[in-house]
Amino acid sequence: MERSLSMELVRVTEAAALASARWMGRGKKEEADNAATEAMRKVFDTIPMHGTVVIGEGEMDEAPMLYIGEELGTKQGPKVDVAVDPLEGTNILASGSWGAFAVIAVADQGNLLHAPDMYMEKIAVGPDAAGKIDINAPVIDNLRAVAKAKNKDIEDVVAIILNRPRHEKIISEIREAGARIKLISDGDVAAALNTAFDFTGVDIMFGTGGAPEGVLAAVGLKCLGGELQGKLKPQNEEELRRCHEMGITDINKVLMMEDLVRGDDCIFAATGVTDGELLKGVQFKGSIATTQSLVMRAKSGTVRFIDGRHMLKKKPNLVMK
Ligand SMILES: O=P(O)(O)OC[C@H]1O[C@](O)(COP(=O)(O)O)[C@@H](O)[C@@H]1O
Repeated sequence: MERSLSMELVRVTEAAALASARWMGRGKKEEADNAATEAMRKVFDTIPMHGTVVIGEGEMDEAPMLYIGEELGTKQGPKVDVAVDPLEGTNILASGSWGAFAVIAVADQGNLLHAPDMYMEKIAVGPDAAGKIDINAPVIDNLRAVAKAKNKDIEDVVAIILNRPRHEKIISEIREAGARIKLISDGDVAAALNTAFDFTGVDIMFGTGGAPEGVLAAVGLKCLGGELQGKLKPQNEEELRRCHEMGITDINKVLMMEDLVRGDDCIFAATGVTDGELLKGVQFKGSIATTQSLVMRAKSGTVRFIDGRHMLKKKPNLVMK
C-alpha cells in the first residue's frame, strides 16, 4: 500500500467525525451513526484504492452504506480489506461523554479477520508487555506480567474494562490483586489503544466487547507494537454457525495478532468526535471546526497526531440540517 493512503484515510475519519459531532448530546445515536456513515461513504468514493468492506455497518440487507462486501474507492489503487466503525461509541456521543471516535483500519486484501458481529473476549497491552500476556492465564498472572514488563508494582498497574455485569468476576480479581481500575461505559477500541500510550496512564485492557472492535483495535496495536488476544464468544446457535463458517471449529481458539491482522501492511486512522484520553473531540467555532486525528502505519511504525482546521462553508455536506 502507498504511504499516501494514510493521509487519504484521515480525510475519511475527519468527515465522519465532523458529521456525527453535530449530534453530540442529542440522545439520537442512530441519527449520529447515520451521519457519520454517510460522510465516511462519500469521502471513500474519492480515495485511490480498491477496497472491500470486511467489517462495517452490517450485512447488505441491513445497511444501505458501508455494508460487508461493499466495494469502496476509485477502484484504481491497491486491493485492500477495509474495516470501519464510522462512530465508535454511539451511546457516548448521544450523551456527550468521553471518547467517541470515527475509525478505519485497512490491510492488504485477505489480511483482516472477517469478524462477525458478535462478542469477543479480549486482553490487550502496549509494546512493553507485548508477548508477555496470555488470555487463558489467571488475571493476576497477566497483571504481574505487565507490572514486571513496565517495571512497576502491581498496585500501580491500571486495568481498563467495560463496566458491565458480565465483568464482575474479572473486576473483583483485579481488585483482589491490588491493581487499579478504570471502568468505562463504552468504547473498547480506544481502551485497547490507550494501553500503548503512557500519557493515558492505562496498562492493560480486559473484558468482552464487540468482535469487529477487536479487529480494529488489533490493527491499531499492530502499528504501535502492542498485542491483543481474542476469543470469539458466540451467544447462540446462529452465532456458533457463523464461527464454523469462518473455519473456527474450536470455540476456545485464541485469536492472536496474526489471526486478527496478517502481516504488517496495514494502516489505522481515527478522528476524535468527543474528547477522550487519546484524541480531542470536534470543536465548532462559527465557520470553523477543529479535529484531532491519529494515523499509523505498521510497516513504517510511524504514529502521527494530526490537527485539522476545517472551513465549514467549503464543506456544506457537514452542516446539520
Ligand atoms: O455494549 P455491549 O453490548 O457491552 O458491547 C460492547 C461494545 O460496544 C461499544 O462499547 C460501543 O459500540 P457502538 O459504538 O456500536 O455503540 C464497543 O466499544 C464495545 O466493543
